[in-house]
Amino acid sequence: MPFASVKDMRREARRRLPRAVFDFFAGGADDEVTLRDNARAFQRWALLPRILRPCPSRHLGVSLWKNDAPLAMPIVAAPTAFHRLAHPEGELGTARALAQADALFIVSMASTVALEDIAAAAHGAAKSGHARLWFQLYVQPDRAFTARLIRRAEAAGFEALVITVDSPVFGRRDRDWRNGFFDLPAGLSCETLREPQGDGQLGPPRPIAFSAAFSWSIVDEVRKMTSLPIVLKGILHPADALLALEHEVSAIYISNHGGRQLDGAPATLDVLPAIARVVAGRLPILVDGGVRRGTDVLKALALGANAVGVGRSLLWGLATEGPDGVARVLAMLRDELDRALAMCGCSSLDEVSPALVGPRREPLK
Ligand SMILES: Cc1cc2nc3c(=O)[nH]c(=O)nc-3n(C[C@H](O)[C@H](O)[C@H](O)COP(=O)(O)O)c2cc1C
Ligand SMILES: O=C(O)C(=O)c1ccccc1
Repeated sequence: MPFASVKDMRREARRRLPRAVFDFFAGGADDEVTLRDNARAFQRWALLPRILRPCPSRHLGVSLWKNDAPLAMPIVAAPTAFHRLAHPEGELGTARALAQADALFIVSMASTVALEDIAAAAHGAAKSGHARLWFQLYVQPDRAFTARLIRRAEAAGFEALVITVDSPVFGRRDRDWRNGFFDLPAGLSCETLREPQGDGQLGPPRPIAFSAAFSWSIVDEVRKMTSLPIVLKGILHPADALLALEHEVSAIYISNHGGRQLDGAPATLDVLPAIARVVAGRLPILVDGGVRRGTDVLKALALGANAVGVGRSLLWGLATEGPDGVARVLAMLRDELDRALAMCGCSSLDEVSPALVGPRREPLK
């Protein structure tokens, strides 16, 4: 069956995956209002194309930081846990597909393959021999453990740390409760969280602790542990974007965790304009949540994002066709973005501005 869109891939993933696994990937917190709102928010904006502007080829590259090698496209893999639930190759398959497309992979701390093995697969698959990798971290109350994880990520060639700050407690997902899905099945584990013991053998994975005791001081603490750029993931309030600036992070990552944490939190696209206004170009802005089409990416860029994260859409590709499916979803989104740029008369992302979007009126019923 040919796949025309991410929606088609999702349908196929649903058919293939065990119910509890599909629900774990697809689901959100509580009533899933935020989950649905993320995707719907894109439909409340219209694209306002400009005509007769020559753009025979479109350049999708984007530079987040001065002196940093540009990303090949503004579409990046948001960190998601447990890829081996989707496909036996797990994060190794994801890493290869993303590296071949020269796309950034933000690797979740809750990966089912160890970060060193993911990095080796990614660097091996990258045409340049150097894949683009960031490491997502839940800061752990055990700071020595946190520091060891950061050391390992640095040693493996990860280029930034993404600290997820929207999870002082873990969200409650009704689907997982109904399905009794609270942990990985036997045979799978969070491989990055295993450490060598006295006998040199790897110990069991350490459980991830979520802490509601953290304050902004964890950002300063982590900065003392590493010279890697720090990205704060899970910002929704403009006041927090300003605090992030004060704490000298390197980028702001707007996210409501794909609607999996606080149900009732706003759609990320809806908070993007206000955050872009206060940040005023001083920091790059990433945003994720509900991206299913290249036109969604274009709308987010027009409203002030520098890059857009994609979580579930890539998981549907992985579940359906393994690494080829990840490559397929990425190519779909990239082609859709390219086509939308052409139809809007933009030859590069520099030409994308708020003038390209306006509110869409709902049809009269
Ligand atoms: C199955 C799943 C697992 C996730 N695991 C993590 C994680 O380990 N760390 C993290 O910061 N965010 C995690 N997220 C949130 C994503 O990074 C991202 O914010 C969200 O998926 C974006 O929404 P989208 O799926 O609609 O693209 C997870 C999301 C999903 C769907
Ligand atoms: O499910 C999630 O959203 C998530 O962030 C997570 C984190 C750690 C382990 C499993 C899932």
